[in-house]
Amino acid sequence: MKILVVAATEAEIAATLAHFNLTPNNFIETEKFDVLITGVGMVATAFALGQKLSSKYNLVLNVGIAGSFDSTIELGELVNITQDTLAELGAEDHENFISLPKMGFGENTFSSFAGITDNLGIKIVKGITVNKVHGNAQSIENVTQLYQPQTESMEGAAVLYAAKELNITVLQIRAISNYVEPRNRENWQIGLAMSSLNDWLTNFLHNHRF
Ligand SMILES: O=C(O)c1cccc(C(=O)CC[C@H]2O[C@@H](n3cnc4c(=O)[nH]cnc43)[C@H](O)[C@@H]2O)c1
Repeated sequence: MKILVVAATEAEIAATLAHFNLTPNNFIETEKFDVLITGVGMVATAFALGQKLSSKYNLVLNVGIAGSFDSTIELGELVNITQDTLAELGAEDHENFISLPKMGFGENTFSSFAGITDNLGIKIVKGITVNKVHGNAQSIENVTQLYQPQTESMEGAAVLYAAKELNITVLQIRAISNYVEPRNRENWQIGLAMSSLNDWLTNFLHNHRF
């Protein structure tokens, strides 16, 4: 089997690349796994996956950092995002929001395959994927009312969607770098999150078997 590891930025998995003596590049091939650095956001992610994702992979592993709406999740903690929603896709209706399904244009929520998510020992959460990182009290309140999300990233649902389209098993493992709150960049713990993510990822790539 072969894994495609998908990350938005090289920085998020730099420690794993160094651990395996891999020279950073946007696409790295090894015997057991390949690595795709997509760039930040859904558009860059969809384009990169459109070029590189194929049925030669048995598992797509989306990794990165993420924001948390859930104060019971600690900074640096790993989460397994098994349900992820394209939160902004839809239409404004004056003060209200009409989601894509309500408009009649199909699904906005995608899942990872439950069969392999149960035994990882990582908290299972539901997330949203956004173009614009939340940093305003009113918009955080609005999106919380709409979806009750626990996490937020800028790529997750795009990866789950691409994997579903090709019927490839997918996992999304992220480490929490910040709480979703009125913007205060000084509270972010990006180093802590990257360190916990890369500890898990190197171990997983050494020991995975399915
Ligand atoms: O400086 C900023 O405002 C900023 C906002 C989001 C991410 C970054 C990064 O440096 C990392 C890029 C990566 O991080 C994911 N991420 C992390 N926290 C959040 C969040 O609260 N909301 C959405 N995305 C988040 C995201 O997937 C990016 O790819 C800097």
